[in-house]
Amino acid sequence: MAATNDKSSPKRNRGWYQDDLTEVNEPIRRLLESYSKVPSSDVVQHVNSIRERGFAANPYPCIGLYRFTNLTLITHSLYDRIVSRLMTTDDATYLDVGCCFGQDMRQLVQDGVPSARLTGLDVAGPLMELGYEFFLDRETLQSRFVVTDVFQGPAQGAVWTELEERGGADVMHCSAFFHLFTLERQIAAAEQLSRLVKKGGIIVGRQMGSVKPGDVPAIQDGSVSYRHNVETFNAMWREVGEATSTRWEVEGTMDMIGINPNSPVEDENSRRLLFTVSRVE
Ligand SMILES: C[S@@+](CC[C@H](N)C(=O)[O-])C[C@H]1O[C@@H](n2cnc3c(N)ncnc32)[C@H](O)[C@@H]1O
Repeated sequence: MAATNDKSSPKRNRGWYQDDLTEVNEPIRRLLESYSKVPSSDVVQHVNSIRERGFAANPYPCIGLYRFTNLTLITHSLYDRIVSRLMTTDDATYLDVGCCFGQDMRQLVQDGVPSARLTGLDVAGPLMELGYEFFLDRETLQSRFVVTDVFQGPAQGAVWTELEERGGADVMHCSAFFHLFTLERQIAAAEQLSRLVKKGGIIVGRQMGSVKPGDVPAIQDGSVSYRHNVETFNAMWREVGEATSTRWEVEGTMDMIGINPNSPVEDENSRRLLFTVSRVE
């Protein structure tokens, strides 16, 4: 799907480019004001400008519909424990898969986590680059960003194998990622990602779930992606465990927070799936 800068072009989007925001709410407003020092009066314009440039680089619904402004890692029930683990364990590491602008990483830094312990991973380098302009921290942030395709895994050489060092990450964040793909591709991605989490580590995140798990139309014409409920997500990780000689425990909840059944990417079955996948073997 080609993005164009002509706002009136029907090709620009398929319904997931909403009008410019006129308000930016907490907690991203607070993060932009306190971490990035964006003046309060400039926040709306700043967010609209980053959305514009991000959508031109990569026209995902999460960008066009401003979903990136909803910080959700901080709403996870383990958030405080994650912050504490990353702050107090010297060699603790965090890997954000499909990090986009790296917004959740900046929240962790704002909450006291040393930025050098955080790594962002995304196949789209321009989005991670734009993250520096979003958060105005190119000179100060010590986090690493790696341009990597999860599906290619170790075939990409050092850029991937370095992520496996020390047995993988303590905490992996994986939000709005698996739901982009078919179930078969989700399993393939999870098998690759399972190499990047250490024993005792966790994967946390949120994604679009459904009370009727199954395929829904995806953003590429004619393609589908799979939406889970907690049971199917658990079954997926059982299969991943068997294929990779690892073992995972899944906890999850589904709710309606942030769900708009009338939006172009949701329907009456859609739910927000919040999960924790713990590596126990
Ligand atoms: C829907 S966005 C979610 C961004 C962010 N995690 C959030 O919750 O707002 C999905 C992200 O996954 C990235 N992505 C898609 N396919 C990927 C792949 N094969 N390997 C790595 N990243 C990928 C996209 O570039 C995009 O930034």
